Parts: sequence; structure tokens; C-alpha cells
Amino acid sequence: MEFIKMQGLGNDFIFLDRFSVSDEDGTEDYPELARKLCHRQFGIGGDGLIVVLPSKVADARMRIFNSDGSEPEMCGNGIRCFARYIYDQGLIISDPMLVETGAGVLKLKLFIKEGQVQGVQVDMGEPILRADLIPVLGEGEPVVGQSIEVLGQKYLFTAVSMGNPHCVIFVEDFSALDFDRVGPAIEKHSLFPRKTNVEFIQINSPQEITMKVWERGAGPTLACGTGACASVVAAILNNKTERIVTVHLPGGDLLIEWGLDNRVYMTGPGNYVFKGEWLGL
Ligand SMILES: N[C@@H](CCC[C@H](N)C(=O)O)C(=O)O
Repeated sequence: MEFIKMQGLGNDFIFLDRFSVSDEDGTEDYPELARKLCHRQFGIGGDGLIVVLPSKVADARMRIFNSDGSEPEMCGNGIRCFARYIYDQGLIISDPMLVETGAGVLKLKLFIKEGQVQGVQVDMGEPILRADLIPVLGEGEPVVGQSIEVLGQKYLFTAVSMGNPHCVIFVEDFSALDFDRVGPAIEKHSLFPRKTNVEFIQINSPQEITMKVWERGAGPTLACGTGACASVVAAILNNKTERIVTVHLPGGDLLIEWGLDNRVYMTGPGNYVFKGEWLGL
């Protein structure tokens, strides 16, 4: 089975190109493939599996599976890699590029220099702040500064969906945080009926934040694009930043803007790692 591996700020994905094969034939078990291929020792290794599919309403359709086999609605770092891949394959019909995702059809702008994609800006759409749609068992709307208790300690969180759910927690200092225990405990907390991604945020200035993420279905990753967008929305709702913010992640930086049109714009890279053939069938 041929594959390509790509990464967006170290958030790494195995790409299966099924553009010319119908998804409807049901012969491939993507959740099972994701678990096998993403395994860091027994597989290729990755945070997720991305399947490139044809679309009736956009240039192409992206399906993403977490390394545990679950299928989230969206992936911010993945969609930038996806855009670069379909551009390089000559599969684009429209400008801006349109990609169908579980969070709707998204518009993407490619920054191209001498035929090479240098970066991608994604219109990530409007953040979802309604508790029942995130979903979170939240008080008030938006759910800002609500208390959550895990491992005997209380944290204040803001809940935002960018198609997928995020629980954003502001911290003074990462070193005081038991990240490897608190992250998974919040991911599976009963306040989040569909589980959640968890972002811990340090505010550096009104234009800069630093983020550590525990992803739903994948654990700790070097970056999360939807998480960066949700965190900037949460920071603005908490009056901590301006509307254009650089987000420092372990794998690099993203530029996020929550526009006055209520849409969130994410700009960053998408890169190739290698291509190969998987023999572990
Ligand atoms: N890393 C991604 C998000 C992938 C999905 C997430 N783990 C979920 O289950 O919602 C990103 O860059 O947005």
C-alpha cells in the first residue's frame, strides 16, 4: 500500500490517496488502518491518517482519523498539508481552493513562489460557542471561565468548537502542570460528551501566546491547528489578547486571526516528510 507522510509543525499524518477510488465501496477499514499505520513502533508512525477523496461540492474531500481510530470533524494542520498535496497533484478546480470536511466546506488560499507552496491560509469558519453544539455540559453561553475538577484539582476553562471540541485552560507556568495526567483526564471528562482536545495556554503578550496540547484520540502532539484557533478565540473572550495572535507551539508557530467578520483565519506551513510502501498487511 503506497502512502505519503506529511507534517504541519510536527503534527504528522499518513496520507492515503483515494481520489480516484470511490469511498462508498466500503472495502477499506480506515479506523483500523489508522490504528495500525499510526503506531510508532509497529507501523509508519503518525498522529493521524488522512484520506484524500473526491467531492461533489468541493475540489476534494478530506477525512481524518486519529491514531486511536476515531474520526474527528476537522484537522487544522492536516488541511494545510492536504491543500499542498492536492495542489501538487493538480486536483484543484477553484480559486480559492475548496475542501469538504466533517466541519463543512472550507476555503483555502495558497501562497505559491516559483511553483512551490510556501504556506496556506485556511478560513476555518466561525467558532461555535453554543454549549450544546460544542458539546459541553456548560453553564452560560459562551462557556467562559467554568470550573472543572480533575485529579483533585480545579481548573477554569473556556469551551470552543472549531468543528471539533476544545477545552482551553490558561496557566501561569507549564512547569507547575502535571500535563501527562491532567490532559487525558480532561479529554475523557464527563462534562464533554464527545470527549475533547485540551489546550493549556500561557499568555506572553496581547499578540503572542504559547500552547501545549493534549489531543483527543492522539494524546500529546507538537501542534494542533484547530486548537490554536480555539485558544485564540478563548483568549479574546477572556480579554487576554488582541484579534491577531502568533501561537507558539512545540513544533513551530501559527498566525491566527479572529476577524471582525467572526471567521477565524489560520496561516502556516504544510510539508512533506517521505513517501513509501506499507508492507505490514
Ligand atoms: N491535530 C489536529 C486536530 C486533529 C483532531 C483532534 N485530535 C480531534 O479529535 O478533534 C489539528 O491540527 O487541528
